[in-house]
Amino acid sequence: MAYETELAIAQKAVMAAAQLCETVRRDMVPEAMEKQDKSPVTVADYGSQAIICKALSEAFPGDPVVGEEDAAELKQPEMRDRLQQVTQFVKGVMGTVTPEDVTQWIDHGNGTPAKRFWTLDPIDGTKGFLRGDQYAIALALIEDGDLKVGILGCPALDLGYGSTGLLFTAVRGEGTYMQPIAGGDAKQVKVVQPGDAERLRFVESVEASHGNQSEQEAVAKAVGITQASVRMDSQAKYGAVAAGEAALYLRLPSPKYPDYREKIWDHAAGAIVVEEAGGKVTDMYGKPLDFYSAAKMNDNRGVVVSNGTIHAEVMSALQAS
Ligand SMILES: Nc1ncnc2c1ncn2[C@@H]1O[C@H](COP(=O)(O)OS(=O)(=O)O)[C@@H](OP(=O)(O)O)[C@H]1O
Ligand SMILES: [Mg+2]
Ligand SMILES: [Mg+2]
Ligand SMILES: [Mg+2]
Repeated sequence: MAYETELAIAQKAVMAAAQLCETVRRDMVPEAMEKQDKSPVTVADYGSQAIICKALSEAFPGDPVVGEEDAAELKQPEMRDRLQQVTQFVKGVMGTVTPEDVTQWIDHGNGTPAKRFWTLDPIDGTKGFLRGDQYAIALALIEDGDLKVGILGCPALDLGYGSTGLLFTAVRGEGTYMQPIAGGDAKQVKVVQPGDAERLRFVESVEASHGNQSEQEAVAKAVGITQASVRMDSQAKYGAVAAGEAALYLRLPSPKYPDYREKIWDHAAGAIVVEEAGGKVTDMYGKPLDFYSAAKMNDNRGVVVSNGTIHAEVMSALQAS
């Protein structure tokens, strides 16, 4: 098996981060702090990034990590109490740590793309996390311009498998596996097979401003999907497609933010999880997503994730609209 060590270390780190996130949701009503771009961040986003970056920096000191968060704001004197809070939660999972350790680990995620690097979203779907809905912890390894390993932890996802909290893992060429996030047997998953009318569903974001819901509905209809969309926060949507619970995930550019560019950490782990389950991931023009040039996918617009068999049809519907 390829990337055995990478997968083992990354999976353990994501599981530990998931434990921290669920502890935060259980022990307090997480408050949103506002970042400079006005988007929310919580103590759990910071704690999750600290735990995962620590593990990666120790196991693979030469690998940069391109993470969503950095500790600049947390290091401000007026944020002392917040930093103390983050440190307490990290301690709860890992034992003795100092606030300086925590900010240093978080800032390990300030790397830039290289020949080999990781990309991390410590909490994807922070708004979902705050609402008590879906969120994901998303980590992927990119090497020589391609996704090689993806770990997608979805602590609140169920999909009717009997245990809440699912972990998806994928290694290039070796399939996608799903297991309870608390630990347990992994089983291989596959995307929706042609003819499975019941699972011919589509998923999209909860936040209307992260996509174009009316256009997404029109495209889904055009390819024969008659059921209403299932709205779900975070890359848990990729998990739903990989596990064959939905055939399509549409994320078309929001008319409100025409200049928005998708970030690699919002899609990398999900993309390899879906591809290795037999699905296809491109932008709205059918171009492969560029996970290796920069943190922002400057040359891609929108994201289309499918079971593969309906992808060409979706592209035609998009062209026509
Ligand atoms: N305008 C716009 N268009 C597209 N995407 C955007 C936009 N603004 C923000 N974001 C990113 O959306 C990430 C969350 O996406 P979701 O699919 O989980 O959305 S939702 O939570 O269901 O609403 C969210 O990731 P997190 O910050 O990790 O939560 C953002 O990176
Ligand atoms: Mg965010
Ligand atoms: Mg995100
Ligand atoms: Mg995030």
